[in-house]
Amino acid sequence: MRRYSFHKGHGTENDFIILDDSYGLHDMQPELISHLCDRHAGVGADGVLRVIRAGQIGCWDGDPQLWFMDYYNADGSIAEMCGNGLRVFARHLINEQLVTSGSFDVATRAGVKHVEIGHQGLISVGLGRVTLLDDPVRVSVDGRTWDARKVDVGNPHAVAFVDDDVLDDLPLYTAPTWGPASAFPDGVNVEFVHVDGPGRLDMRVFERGVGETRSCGTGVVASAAAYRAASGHDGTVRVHVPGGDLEVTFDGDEATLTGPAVIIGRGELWL
Ligand SMILES: N[C@@H](CCC[C@H](N)C(=O)O)C(=O)O
Repeated sequence: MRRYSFHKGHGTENDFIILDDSYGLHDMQPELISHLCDRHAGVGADGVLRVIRAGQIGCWDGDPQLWFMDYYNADGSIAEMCGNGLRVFARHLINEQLVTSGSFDVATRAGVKHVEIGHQGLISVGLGRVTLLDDPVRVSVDGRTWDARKVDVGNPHAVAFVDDDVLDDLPLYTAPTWGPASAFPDGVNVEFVHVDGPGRLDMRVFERGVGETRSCGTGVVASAAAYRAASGHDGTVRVHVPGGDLEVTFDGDEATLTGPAVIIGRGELWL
């Protein structure tokens, strides 16, 4: 029998299992990840964050001493970036005294990201450049179709603006489809957004590799960027999601995401 020590945390209720593995001893097979994330037979989570030194990651050619956020979706697939996961990862590094200040860099598959610990338990993460693409994309749920904006936040997003009553009623227990299929050959995270007022959005999301989640940090950033481009709004964008509230600020095309990150406990899993 193998024992896995883990911590569990969440950022606006987007929840993660955290595995400490400085020396890269865990074999991160999709079966292990999906078992850990199973809400009935495992611990349950939207994803797994492995804490490993960047130097242990084969393709990493930057500073080997940085902590690397090795992120996996609940189905075992790998994603380039996770905005809520990065804040939870940062909170874990602080709690476990794996960093010595409240301002530090984390290595990710989408490059090095900067973290700043703020007031009242909030954490800001610089997610870098957000790219809005012009290719026409449509997303469909339950026989209804909307135009969507294609956005790259390191990982792929399609953002559709919908009416208030539509947002509440969308049956996101079924996966949205998109067209053309070639727009997202590796799958996509789909955000449905209602504009509540200037700089205020309400969002639901269906995440690639997971399903509907209560929040998605990169999805919030993608939605804020699409809203900014469509409206000309120039200032902080506040986004309400089922799991809480997040803020996005921009410096040119570079986005910073700010929100809470909580570690709820730790445990041991036997396999
Ligand atoms: N929940 C995350 C996004 C996680 C990755 C995503 N499901 C993908 O496959 O790209 C976030 O907070 O950004």
